Amino acid sequence: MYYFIVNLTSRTGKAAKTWHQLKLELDQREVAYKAYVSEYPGHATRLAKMICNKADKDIRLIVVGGDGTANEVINGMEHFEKVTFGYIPSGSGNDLGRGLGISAKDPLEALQRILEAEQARYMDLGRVSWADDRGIRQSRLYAISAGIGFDALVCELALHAKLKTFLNRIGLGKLVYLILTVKSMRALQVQDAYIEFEGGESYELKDMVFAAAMNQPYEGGGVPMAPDAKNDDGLLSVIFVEDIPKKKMPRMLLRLLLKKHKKIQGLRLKDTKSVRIHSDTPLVVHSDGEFCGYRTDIRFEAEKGKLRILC
Ligand SMILES: Nc1ncnc2c1ncn2[C@@H]1O[C@H](COP(=O)(O)OP(=O)(O)OP(=O)(O)O)[C@@H](O)[C@H]1O
Repeated sequence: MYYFIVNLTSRTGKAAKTWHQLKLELDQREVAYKAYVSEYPGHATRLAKMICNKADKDIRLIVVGGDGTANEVINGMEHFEKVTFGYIPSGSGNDLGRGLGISAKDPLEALQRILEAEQARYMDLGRVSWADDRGIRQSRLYAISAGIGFDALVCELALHAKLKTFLNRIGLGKLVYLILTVKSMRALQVQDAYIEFEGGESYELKDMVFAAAMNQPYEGGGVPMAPDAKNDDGLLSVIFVEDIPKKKMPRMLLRLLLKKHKKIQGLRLKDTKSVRIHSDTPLVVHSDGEFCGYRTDIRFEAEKGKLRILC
């Protein structure tokens, strides 16, 4: 049975039109399915949990929404061995679709690929974890990326930005992250930090701008942060940037966009199974663009082949 979790508010409500198209196609093909609509932030997590706990032995859980909705669903999933995940991108940034090679422009094609897939493949997920105020370990899974510092700050701003509504209306929603990045550069706060990779390799970072542990090449609406990242190698591609004067930030962004990472002084990329980051003052953390609070100590790790996916 196919179970759909739909966020009609994604891409400032444009996902409603996408879902209407998909429903017509599902009915025309006489596909047996049930659909659940996310009614508030966090609801998709509860829906996913409820669906995964059904007695059904072959659950096909399909998300119609943006990266944030996919993240909510993945974090509600249980019994991963009997659930196969599918994704129809209809959000603003669509970095998960980009990483999986699924175009947001043609939801019917994405649906066809899901319905006609001969077999599922296994995709890695990342996990970001931290200790809460009571010292209890908390974590969130992610499909695309998680990060600390400047990239997380931009995600936090995007969650509440009126600009996103406007850009989505004119079909340019993915630019919201880029525009907010440029707008926030002047207010950039850097922080000394310590980063330690599995195996013991470590660096003292002076004025860290951000660090992100990528499971897919793109975040922020198509910025190729880790162009060589693979989502099935059991590794995260960690990008970390330190000691860049504010006036050189626009050039850094341009070089990132052009995939000229080696020309950015202060940028390093390293593949790893896990990495730990410490900063003396709390910095904002995100998981697939969703806010995870302000933290001083976080850990990112790859969970190899955790998600069975149709695409
Ligand atoms: N019924 C709802 N009303 C308002 N917000 C909702 C509802 N259901 C889910 N949400 C929230 O909507 C947020 C954004 O959704 P989503 O990620 O699907 O779209 P997007 O922001 O347009 O795309 P992207 O994340 O790719 O930039 C999620 O953080 C989720 O918590």
